Amino acid sequence: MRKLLVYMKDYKKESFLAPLFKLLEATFELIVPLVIAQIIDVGIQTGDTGFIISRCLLLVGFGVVGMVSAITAQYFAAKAAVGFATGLRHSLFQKINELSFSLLDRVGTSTLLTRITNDVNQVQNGVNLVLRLFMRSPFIVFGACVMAFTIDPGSALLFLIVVALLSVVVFGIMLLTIKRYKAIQNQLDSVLNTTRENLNGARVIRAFCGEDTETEKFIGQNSLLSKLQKSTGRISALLNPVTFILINVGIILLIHYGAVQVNTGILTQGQVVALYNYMSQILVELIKLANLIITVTKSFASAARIRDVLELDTNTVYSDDKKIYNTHAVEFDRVFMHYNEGAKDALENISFTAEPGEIIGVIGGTGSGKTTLVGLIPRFYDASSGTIRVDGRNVNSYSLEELREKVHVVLQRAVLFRGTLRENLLWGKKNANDEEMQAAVKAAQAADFVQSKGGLDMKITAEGRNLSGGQRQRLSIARALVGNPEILILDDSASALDYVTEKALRGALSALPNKPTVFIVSQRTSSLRHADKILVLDNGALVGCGTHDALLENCSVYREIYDSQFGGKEAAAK
Ligand SMILES: Nc1ncnc2c1ncn2[C@@H]1O[C@H](COP(=O)(O)OP(=O)(O)OP(=O)(O)O)[C@@H](O)[C@H]1O
Repeated sequence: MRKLLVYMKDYKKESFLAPLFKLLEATFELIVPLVIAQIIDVGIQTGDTGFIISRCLLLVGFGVVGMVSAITAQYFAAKAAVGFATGLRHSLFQKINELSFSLLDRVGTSTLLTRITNDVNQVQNGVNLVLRLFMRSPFIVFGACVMAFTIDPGSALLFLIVVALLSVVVFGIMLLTIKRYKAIQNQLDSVLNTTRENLNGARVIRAFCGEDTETEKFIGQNSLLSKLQKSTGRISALLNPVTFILINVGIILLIHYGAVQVNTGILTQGQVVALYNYMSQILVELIKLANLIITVTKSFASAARIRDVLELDTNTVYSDDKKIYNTHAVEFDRVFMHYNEGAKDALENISFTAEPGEIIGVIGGTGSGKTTLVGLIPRFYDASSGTIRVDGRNVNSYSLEELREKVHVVLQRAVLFRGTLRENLLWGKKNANDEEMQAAVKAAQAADFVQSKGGLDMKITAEGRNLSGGQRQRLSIARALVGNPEILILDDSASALDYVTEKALRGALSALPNKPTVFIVSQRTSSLRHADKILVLDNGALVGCGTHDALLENCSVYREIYDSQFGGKEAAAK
């Protein structure tokens, strides 16, 4: 939590004024029992109505000042807590955007969602409550003990014993629940994860009639969450009854002790009423304090989860070596890659070069490492060893922004954002004009359907659900083309296109005026047969590199793929 306090730095004034006004309110509250004692001992006993009225007016005045102080404190506390949470959410969002693909894989998106919403709200509540009660409640408890001492030192001893017992209960319960709150938040992540998967895969689940299995899975996760919440709730629920019992026992003892003192003439009736009032104030404040501690406990658990994300090491490994070693557009030099420590290599000892303007095909069975290989060029993941160079320079020596301006990628799954087509295309180049966007749409073979749907202003719904798979793919390609990248990577991103459109797309790519180096990942030999070079992957190893004809001659894996698609006959769509 301490590390998160930097987000309070713009709210120093509010963080000071909120507790201050609460203390002001508390001070008046502590004086009230003394005034009541005076009304009883002086006003009522002597029958002085004027005195009683003047003291009652004084009490009304205290009430008004106390109320204004409380409202002012609430205003400052809310301002500081909301501002604090806004800053925290902003930093968290920025951090999430900086996370590398491997960190995103490791942490998981559902938990990030819970942390930026639920956890931040929890911390906001904690800050608000702390600013209002953290000083006030102990001040009243302490103040009431002191006041009791000034009235009668003997009764003050009783106060101290009650406060000590109450503190043991409150802190004991706090210690018992703190770990459980963390477990609850983690289980909430799991419930969210299941819900998210269910929503993302809604169509598949229905197609396979998997609703019952999914519901069962959800019920399992949800009942675990409710079990955890119930067991924690049971412990927290002890708090109020136990504190009430202790305080009421204290009050009974106090009244008994007070009655004896009044009889012997040591205390007045008004003083006993004042002592009773102080004991009641202690009860109210300790319950508030206990609730504050529960909220703060939850906030601490949430703060730790937020801090864990903020402290993730997103520092990308940069190399100082900006030397240009050669003129290749892309060079892989003995590259190895594994996703997790100890996991099998997804790529093993890959070396090849791609020249500027060349079309490079990447082929291989499923899971052979095609996506992994092309993902290393824009540094979605980093190689475990070996060197990758773009324009002759180590990719690690570019800033990610610089590198991703050069290298544009069309991913396997075409993702579009809700908005207009124009807004989507601007992702490719922030200041692209209509002409550039139209040219990209045309090259991506999307001009016809875009025209019929309203041109660049056509509406795109969330995830591009109002478009067909092939249309989404073509618009994703258009988005990548808008920025005139030097290197364009199409990761199986033309798979939903018919042969004629795919052929036209290949033609348009070769005719692009800036002649980018294009990597085409595909399962179809027909899509790659005109490539300048084809890389053949098998189980993470590069088992062939050459033209279609050369590979047919000397690469058995390539020939197998080709034969499986054309049965050995030359039937490819030329
Ligand atoms: N994010 C990831 N975390 C861990 N392992 C991964 C991850 N992505 C891929 N892998 C593993 O790396 C290997 C290569 O996967 P990759 O996606 O590169 O294959 P691919 O040839 O593109 O497959 P496909 O044609 O099916 O898309 C596979 O064994 C896969 O299980």
